[in-house]
Amino acid sequence: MGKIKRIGVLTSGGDAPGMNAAIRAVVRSAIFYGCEAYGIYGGYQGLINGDIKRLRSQDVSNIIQRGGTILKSARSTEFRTEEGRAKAAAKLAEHKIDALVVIGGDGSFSGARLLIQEHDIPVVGIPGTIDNDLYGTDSTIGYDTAVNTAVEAVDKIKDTASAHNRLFFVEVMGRDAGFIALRVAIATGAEAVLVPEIDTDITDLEHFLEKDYDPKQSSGIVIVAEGDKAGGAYNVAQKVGEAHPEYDIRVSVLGHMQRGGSPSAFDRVLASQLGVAAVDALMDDQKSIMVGIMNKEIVHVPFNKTIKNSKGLNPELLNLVKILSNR
Ligand SMILES: Nc1ncnc2c1ncn2[C@@H]1O[C@H](COP(=O)(O)OP(=O)(O)OP(=O)(O)O)[C@@H](O)[C@H]1O
Ligand SMILES: O=P(O)(O)OC[C@H]1O[C@](O)(CO)[C@@H](O)[C@@H]1O
Ligand SMILES: [Mg+2]
Repeated sequence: MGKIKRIGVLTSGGDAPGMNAAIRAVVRSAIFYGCEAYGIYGGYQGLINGDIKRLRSQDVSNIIQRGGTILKSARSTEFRTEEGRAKAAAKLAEHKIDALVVIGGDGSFSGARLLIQEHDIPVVGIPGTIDNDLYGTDSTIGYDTAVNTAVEAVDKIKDTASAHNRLFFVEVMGRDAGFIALRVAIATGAEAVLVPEIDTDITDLEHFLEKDYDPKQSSGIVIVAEGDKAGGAYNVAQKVGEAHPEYDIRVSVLGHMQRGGSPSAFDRVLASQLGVAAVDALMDDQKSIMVGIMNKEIVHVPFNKTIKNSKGLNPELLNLVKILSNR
């Protein structure tokens, strides 16, 4: 302990509500341990460009409740190259930053791992993505807020669906993962959920809807993850509509509203815990790990593990949608 004096922090990939709470926790715990904290603006691209500024305690005041990220986020093509990462390492050396906290998703951690391998810089990752698609943590920062945002929107859609006996296909985010879709489907009492992890059989879905949705006297909601193999809500709606012209179908794509907004209390607390845990881990000479939460306990997961493994959807929750939509 004591080797690390200057800690850099950046946010990378898609932003997620609660990232600001995590930045605050990293900065304040770094200062608590007698270190200096540096904000890197614009993810890995900002690091390559040297967009770096010292952050003091007051710089992270009044941000715990704000969505987005004060450090901005980016997807950097240059950082994917060895030359790009060498430039990034040189900037860290120039600012005498001896450790990094990366708040982001699986891609951001893949980049971090290469930076560690090639330049021997300690990096600890904090899982920040609304998709919740990271192995080794029960929840990622932003997931709970995104689910709550989508649930609020679907509740509103249900009011109008019910008024007109309509069948709605609501698309939620999740390019490769169905965690948001599944939780939203359960929380809104949807008739069905379509997720990228499971191949969608449209005929099966139609049979299910025939049983569940009577256009003369009921309404229905199908939650579709954007990455569903059947092609998203518009495509699924079109196929079902062709087979059932008597259905009154509408589509609603919730989109990026799910990434914004004030973080839920759950995400603020999680981000605060993980921010402190990340700095604790660096003080403890850890490098190349993600901090996560499993069964309410803080865990350290090697980047190797979280990158190579994928987190599966809970089959019991999938089954729940089927059992509970049964009329
Ligand atoms: N294999 C890789 N090698 C080097 N850098 C990478 C690699 N994968 C991703 N990165 C870097 O990390 C950045 C963020 O990755 P990505 O766009 O996959 O988002 P993410 O961190 O997975 O978050 P989310 O999926 O929530 O948007 C990329 O723009 C790139 O700079
Ligand atoms: O519009 P962008 O920034 O490319 O990100 C879209 C993607 O980001 C995610 O929300 C993850 O942050 C995915 O579910 C979605 O497909
Ligand atoms: Mg990702």
